Amino acid sequence: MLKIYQRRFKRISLVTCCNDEQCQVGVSAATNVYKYTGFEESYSSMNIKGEQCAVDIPFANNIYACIESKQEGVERANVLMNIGDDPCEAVVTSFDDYQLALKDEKSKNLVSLTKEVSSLMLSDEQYSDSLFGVDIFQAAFNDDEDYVKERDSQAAFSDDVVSVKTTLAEEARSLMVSDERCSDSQVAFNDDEDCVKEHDSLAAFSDGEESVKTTLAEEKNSQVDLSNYEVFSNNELINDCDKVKQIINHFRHVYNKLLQVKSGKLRSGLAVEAAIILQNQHKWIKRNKQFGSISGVEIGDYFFWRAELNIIGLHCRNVHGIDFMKMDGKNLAISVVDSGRYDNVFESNNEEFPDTLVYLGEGSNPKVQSKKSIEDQKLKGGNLALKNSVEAKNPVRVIRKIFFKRGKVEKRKYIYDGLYFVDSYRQEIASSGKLVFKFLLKRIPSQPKLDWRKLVRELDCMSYNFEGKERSPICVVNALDDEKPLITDDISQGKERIPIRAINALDDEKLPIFNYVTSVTYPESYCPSMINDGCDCIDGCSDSEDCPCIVKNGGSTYDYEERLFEAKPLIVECGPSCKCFTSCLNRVSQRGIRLPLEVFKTKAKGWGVRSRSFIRRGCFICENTGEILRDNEGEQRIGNDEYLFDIGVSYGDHSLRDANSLGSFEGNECFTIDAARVGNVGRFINHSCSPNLFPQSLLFDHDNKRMPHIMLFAMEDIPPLNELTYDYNYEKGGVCDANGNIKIKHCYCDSSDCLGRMY
Ligand SMILES: C[S@@+](CC[C@H](N)C(=O)[O-])C[C@H]1O[C@@H](n2cnc3c(N)ncnc32)[C@H](O)[C@@H]1O
Repeated sequence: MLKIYQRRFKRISLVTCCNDEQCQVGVSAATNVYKYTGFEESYSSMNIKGEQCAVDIPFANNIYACIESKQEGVERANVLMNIGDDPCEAVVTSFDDYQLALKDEKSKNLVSLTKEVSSLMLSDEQYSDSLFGVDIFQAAFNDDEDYVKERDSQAAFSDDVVSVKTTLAEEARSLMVSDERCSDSQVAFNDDEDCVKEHDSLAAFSDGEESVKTTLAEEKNSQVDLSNYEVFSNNELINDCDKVKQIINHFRHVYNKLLQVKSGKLRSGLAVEAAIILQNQHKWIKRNKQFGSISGVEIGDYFFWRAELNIIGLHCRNVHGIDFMKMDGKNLAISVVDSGRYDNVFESNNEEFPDTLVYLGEGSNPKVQSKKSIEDQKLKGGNLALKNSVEAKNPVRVIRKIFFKRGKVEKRKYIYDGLYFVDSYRQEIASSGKLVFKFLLKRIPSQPKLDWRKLVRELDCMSYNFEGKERSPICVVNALDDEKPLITDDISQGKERIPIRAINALDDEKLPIFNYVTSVTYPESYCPSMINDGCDCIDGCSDSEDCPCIVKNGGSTYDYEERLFEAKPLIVECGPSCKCFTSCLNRVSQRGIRLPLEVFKTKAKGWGVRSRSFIRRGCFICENTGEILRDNEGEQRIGNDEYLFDIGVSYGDHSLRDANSLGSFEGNECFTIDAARVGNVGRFINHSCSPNLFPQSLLFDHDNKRMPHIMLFAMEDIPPLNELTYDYNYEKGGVCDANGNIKIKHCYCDSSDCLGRMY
């Protein structure tokens, strides 16, 4: 396997002390590398050819390494290290190749080194780890008979399935190499028992949202047999970022399905149920508890549910705010969730970049409803782990939950804030009169800064409704990328609620000139008549039996996250003549664009569109605006037909013509939208034979079915920066030029289903 992954090449070097000499060492000679993390200096001890050596690596943040001998004479090394700010990963099979890889500083696009090098993955975007995890994991798993016995007995394992049960794999990742595997597991088991007892009172939990069901999930989790776990070991390395996104997509898909069938149930309960389903499908990311950042998760990434943190191994405890693991006989904190349930305080000299967190210990929280009387917090469990981390100075992941309101509904997100270390702790008497622990966590410098102000600003500006009150759940992944060659920061020039920027990283071409409009324009001669009757609802049109508009659709069209349940031949939204508020759930598409869309130059298709945030299946993207033309007028625009959209053509598997009971057919003409002269961001959305959007015909202000609004919705979950496309649905051989000759247009959508022709 000769694949070499590289995002941005950075110099890596492993400087060690061998026989008192400072030298560069090929780690292929080592059989074990134990990790010790410091902030300015890291000391690793490794066995080199059977001898225990101290390795002194100044300025390294983290060194993870594990070596396994495959066969005599051939050594194999897997190294993950952070030297300075550069997280690197390498898997090599010989010292020479390793050296070669390290020296190849000039290479900007490594493809392969030698046949012996299985892979080198270097990334400062932390897109690494899959190969690292897999190779070592498998080897460790197979190697250790004790572990298999322990696993069979099941008795020893009761913590989160991806943590204690994978103790051995943890070792393999060199986060912990210990002969105390069994006792570690046992300790975790005991801890969890405590948790279950405490759970009843809820007092012990720093984040009790998923409460009882969560405990059930934990219990179920503990019964999952690790041997069935999916191993991502194909040669086509999926980078960890994609792996995380895939799993989260899958989780949300399952969650949405549950939401559809169990609408009365608490949504947090559904999230836990979805997580259990994924677990039973062995879809959780096979990840061990570990210190430091989690590959595939970047600072600023956000999650909707606590269960999502568990699934990807960012924070492995479902309820507790403090997660920890054993290291050299002591539990050390590995991640904390600031859930807003405790009086945690983020402080900073610079409010834009909070860099300290005063985190309250767990237990006895008067803010959480408790049947138990409030007691002094105890120095055990997570509290003890945080205290131990003061000395160890190990990195602790911090995940912050932010709250915002949408209408009357409080929404929340978990945002990964990066690595902190625990600086100190103190005990204080809280307002309850009881002793609490306060831990001071400081953000490790040199990490990308999370611009909270910008984040909140973006949240705000994207989430106002027409009245400036309502907010919607939206958040930008990796919001901080100011280096892109910006053409304009808002192609709509303020006409959309959220700016739509345009970038061109390929050449000097500027955007074509057109008149930006947020709604379709009708020529006076055939302007459709407005609807003059509507619903009288005052409850947000959520009751599908009472709202005549919802009844027309055969039931609710959107879920409470404002996502379309499914495509329909025609959807009727509440409109200007309805008495409901503009925030009503049946007006989603009229609220305009709320995703941070970006027009960008593609390699072969001219301009295209993508989103900087994750898009969930069923989300509204934008309307396809432009001039409404009669079909024959559209035909006369041959030669300038790049932006024509024929209304009423069957796009995807639903046809407007099926929507017999809705709206009226005024006249017998067909219409086309032409976005050449006037249009919106939708005019830049390209065709694909495997699209991720679909056009939905929709009425709200008039009821002429011949010219419904064409609204684009997400067909699937779409990761940030993936191009947005829909199927133009051209008939091959069905497009002619002015002389009646069949025109052929090549398709460059690159999908495996592509026939090579758009028409
Ligand atoms: C509605 S425009 C889309 C935006 C366009 N790319 C631009 O630069 O303005 C449609 C035109 O984009 C190009 N296009 C869209 N999808 C394409 C594809 N899959 N392959 C090749 N060209 C495509 C074709 O020139 C098509 O006529």
